[in-house]
Amino acid sequence: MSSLEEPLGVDKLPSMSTIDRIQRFSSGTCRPRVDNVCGMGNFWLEGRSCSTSNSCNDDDDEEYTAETFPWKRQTRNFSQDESLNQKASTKARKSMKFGMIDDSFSEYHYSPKFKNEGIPNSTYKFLEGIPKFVKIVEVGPRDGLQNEKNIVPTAVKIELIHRLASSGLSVIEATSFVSPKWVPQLADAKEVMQEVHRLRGVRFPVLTPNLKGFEAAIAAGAKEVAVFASASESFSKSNINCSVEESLARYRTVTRAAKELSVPVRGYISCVVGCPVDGPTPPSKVAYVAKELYDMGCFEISLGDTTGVGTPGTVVPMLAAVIAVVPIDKLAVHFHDTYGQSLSNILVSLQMGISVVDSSVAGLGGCPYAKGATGNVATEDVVYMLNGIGVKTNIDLEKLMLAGDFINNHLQRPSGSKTSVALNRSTADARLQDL
Ligand SMILES: CC(C)(COP(=O)([O-])OP(=O)([O-])OC[C@H]1O[C@@H](n2cnc3c(N)ncnc32)[C@H](O)[C@@H]1OP(=O)([O-])[O-])[C@@H](O)C(=O)NCCC(=O)NCCSC(=O)C[C@@](C)(O)CC(=O)[O-]
Repeated sequence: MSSLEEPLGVDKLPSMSTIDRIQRFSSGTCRPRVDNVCGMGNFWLEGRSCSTSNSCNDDDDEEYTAETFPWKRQTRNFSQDESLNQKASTKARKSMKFGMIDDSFSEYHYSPKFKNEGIPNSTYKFLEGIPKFVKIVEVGPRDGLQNEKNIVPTAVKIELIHRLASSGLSVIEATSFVSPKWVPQLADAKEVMQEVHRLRGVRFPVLTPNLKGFEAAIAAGAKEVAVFASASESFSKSNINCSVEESLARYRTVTRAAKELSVPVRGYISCVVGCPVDGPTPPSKVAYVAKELYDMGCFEISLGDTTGVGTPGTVVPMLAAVIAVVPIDKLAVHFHDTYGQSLSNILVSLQMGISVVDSSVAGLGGCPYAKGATGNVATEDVVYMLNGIGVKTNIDLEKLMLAGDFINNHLQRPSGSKTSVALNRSTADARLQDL
């Protein structure tokens, strides 16, 4: 078993004030109520009264009985005014269903939009630094599919991209212009790009590992590209067959060519907290590569936990090191969910000020050159969480789930999104009740 098959330990971390902040938030003394009053994962703020010392006062639970929650009352008390209550109930249930906050939630639910007078001030510190809008970069058609053994027909890829676009996603990574010998699944990059690049209102970046890939991408209609470096020497070698320095030299050629055509270039860094071969990645190495990519002209640097080994304990110091050299609004996070840590890693990233998150519909994905790495965090789960904390994404979760169902049906496998599984189940249950 390689060292990276275990999550990296907090004991290996430098001490930083940001880490102290996160540790205070996550010390574990605040447990959710056992009775999930809201029923849709929203109970964690409503049910607790946490003091600044981060201890939870169980006596305060009485303040928040089921009757305190207006949407719960509405669903039960049909005798008062049946049609009014039914309408309110439907609205609240729909909001709950998608994790969203509406007026009926405002009293007891954190939102940057509301005054939240019902919530003790101390509660704000958990969420107040979080951006009001998060841009989601959907990587399903590229990162999600690149590792699929059976070749997905080009028409299915194109249909998936159309469905994702119709859910409101504004950036969809469409494919890669890499060697078909290395990634056979994406050998149809040209055909995919030629079909989708004309869709309005959506950006379709594509991966380009060298000038050859860049030229092919532009010829196929790409208007935005991404280069992908690594913070680990071994991963660089196995993924793109060159050292980190050689890759940076290649990418300077690509960014120069892109600049001449005014084509924006995104930069990826893989293995930002650990590598299957090299072990834990020093944050200073990630910061170095990030600065190089930024200095050569990348407009955004996406920090990839390729094997999903990161926890907030390793993600925070890595981000702290990168933020010291690249402006925070130029950074994105890219988590794989191998250890189920993605949402907590995203949350701490948002708390640190990151406002761009990569994710993959239905949690598709895995890197062909990172053995054991599973899919990206599911876009549905990210949107559900962001809805729940009042962060805008402009994404319609219902349509997004339909796009996920579409590709899962094709791949003949259940969704990797917990949100999608839960909501599909609750919809099926509701249909049964209506019969
Ligand atoms: C970089 C190379 C090309 C080097 O591959 P190489 O074998 O060292 O390249 P080469 O220059 O020696 O060329 C070998 C052959 O590939 C061809 N070739 C050369 N370049 C291209 C190109 N652009 N498009 C199409 N063909 C190309 C070239 O023409 C030649 O063809 P031949 O003469 O043998 O017929 C190869 O290693 C490669 O394609 N690697 C891509 C690997 C990949 O896509 N990995 C997954 C993406 S990274 C990732 O998933 C991580 C990320 C971004 O998601 C973040 C995270 O999750 O952490």
